[in-house]
Amino acid sequence: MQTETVLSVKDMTKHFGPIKAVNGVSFEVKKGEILGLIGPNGSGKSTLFNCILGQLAPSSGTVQINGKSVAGAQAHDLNRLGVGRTFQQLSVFPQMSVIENIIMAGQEHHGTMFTRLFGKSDAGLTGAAEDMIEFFRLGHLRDEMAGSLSYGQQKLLDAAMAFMAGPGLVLLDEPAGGVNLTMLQYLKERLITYNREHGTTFVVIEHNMEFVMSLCTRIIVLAEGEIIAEGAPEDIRANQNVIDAYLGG
Ligand SMILES: Nc1ncnc2c1ncn2[C@@H]1O[C@H](COP(=O)(O)OP(=O)(O)OP(=O)(O)O)[C@@H](O)[C@H]1O
Repeated sequence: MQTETVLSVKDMTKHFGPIKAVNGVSFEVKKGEILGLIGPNGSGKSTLFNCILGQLAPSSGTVQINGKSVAGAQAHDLNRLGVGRTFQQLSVFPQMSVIENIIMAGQEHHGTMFTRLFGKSDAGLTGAAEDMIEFFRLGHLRDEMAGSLSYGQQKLLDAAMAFMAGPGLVLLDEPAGGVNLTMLQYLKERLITYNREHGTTFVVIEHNMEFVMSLCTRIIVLAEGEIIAEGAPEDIRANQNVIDAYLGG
């Protein structure tokens, strides 16, 4: 039986004037994979993410999610298709409690004008939010203001919020950035558990090599907007092109 393709990117190109930020990138991600997207600074990772997620219009190329073209789709359209994302910069609301942040994220994903006007004020999401809090073991912080949490705890909250879409696909932009070692282990363990329990597909941009190598099932390496290597973490570690790209970067 063939494994379903969740994300398919074909010939993606994004030029900023003379800068070829992404230059003819094609790849597929199968259901349940944890794909790492790595590369030196300025290699095009964020630009590629933003083209996939409809935050930047590509110069050319196509993106399909679950076999459907998402050309011209905006972030909220992708949410409705079950695509979640986290940002390099945290996107929690500091003046709202942990549970309120998670409910709010769920409303963004599931809410319609009708349910917002006439449905329950929590859109029936409190139960799911409690489950998500439990999963990320944030229960003791449930009613704390998000702004009072440690940076690592806010990163966990950010992930919990992205998962409220019940997404089939989550794009994580530097989830390990600025997170201490203990919290990092914990975050990785939770992501792997979520992946195994729900079959969720992840695409992860990450600079922390240890984290990405132990989290991902496959890695794609970008340099100067092009894919220079693709394979299992142990092969990527030993790949001379990759070593050269990092040393030269
Ligand atoms: N809005 C923009 N206008 C002009 N050039 C841009 C723009 N965004 C990105 N670039 C350029 O495109 C190239 C790729 O940048 P991008 O941010 O995608 O790389 P990255 O791999 O995500 O880098 P980092 O790891 O530092 O986040 C760089 O040369 C960058 O300067």
